[in-house]
Amino acid sequence: MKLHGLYAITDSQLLADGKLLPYVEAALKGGARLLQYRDKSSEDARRLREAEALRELCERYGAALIINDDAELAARLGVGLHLGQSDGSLAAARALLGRQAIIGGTCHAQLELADMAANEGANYIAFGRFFNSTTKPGAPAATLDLLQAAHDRFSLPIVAIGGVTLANAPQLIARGASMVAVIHALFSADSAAQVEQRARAFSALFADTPDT
Ligand SMILES: Cc1ncc(COP(=O)(O)OP(=O)(O)O)c(N)n1
Ligand SMILES: Cc1nc(C(=O)O)sc1CCOP(=O)(O)O
Ligand SMILES: [Mg+2]
Repeated sequence: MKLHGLYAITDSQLLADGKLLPYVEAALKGGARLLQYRDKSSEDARRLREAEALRELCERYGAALIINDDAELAARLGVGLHLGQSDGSLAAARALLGRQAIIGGTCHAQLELADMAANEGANYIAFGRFFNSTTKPGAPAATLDLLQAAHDRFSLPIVAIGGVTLANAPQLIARGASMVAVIHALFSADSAAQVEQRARAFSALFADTPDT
């Protein structure tokens, strides 16, 4: 799987009231290549049920499911994992999930964290936040120059996250982002049809960019 294009991330508030599956399906129809299940609750039974349903949707659309934070859930489902700096060892997650699993790591605005993630076997490195984020306003800020420096230094795919919109994503792609990870600008929509339209527009931004 090429790590290139739109990376959709779920949000428990925006996708409440029965929106999780229809809105995610719309994002996948619109071309999202990775889907991260990000649910910070400790309702394990619901999390398992939802993650299983998302895995089925991702399989249907040829996308990959990534679980946020929870290596055990990723292992149970046989899917990918995203780990932040306080979420446990990436190397241990690699040992648990195996060579085929897609594992990504948060690197904030620090190339040194990306060095470590790369050494521990990450498949992608994520930097952010690049713009004001409604979802996570307190995340440390990253700059476009940092993104360019990461692109010059690493051959791993780079994910840009934080306040990404259709208007600002082109700057990130021009500076080397292989994927843009989006919550609010994708899922804060009035309908599934609007999500699909937004996802198509994000995906189209990658149409003429190299997918290596
Ligand atoms: C693609 C991507 N990049 C960064 C993050 C942030 O991870 P983390 O710092 O662990 O914060 P939480 O998402 O767990 O609140 C991410 N989830 N996905
Ligand atoms: C989950 C997350 N992590 C970030 C980081 O910078 O590490 S920013 C962020 C939220 C992304 O949501 P939105 O697209 O709504 O800004
Ligand atoms: Mg985390």
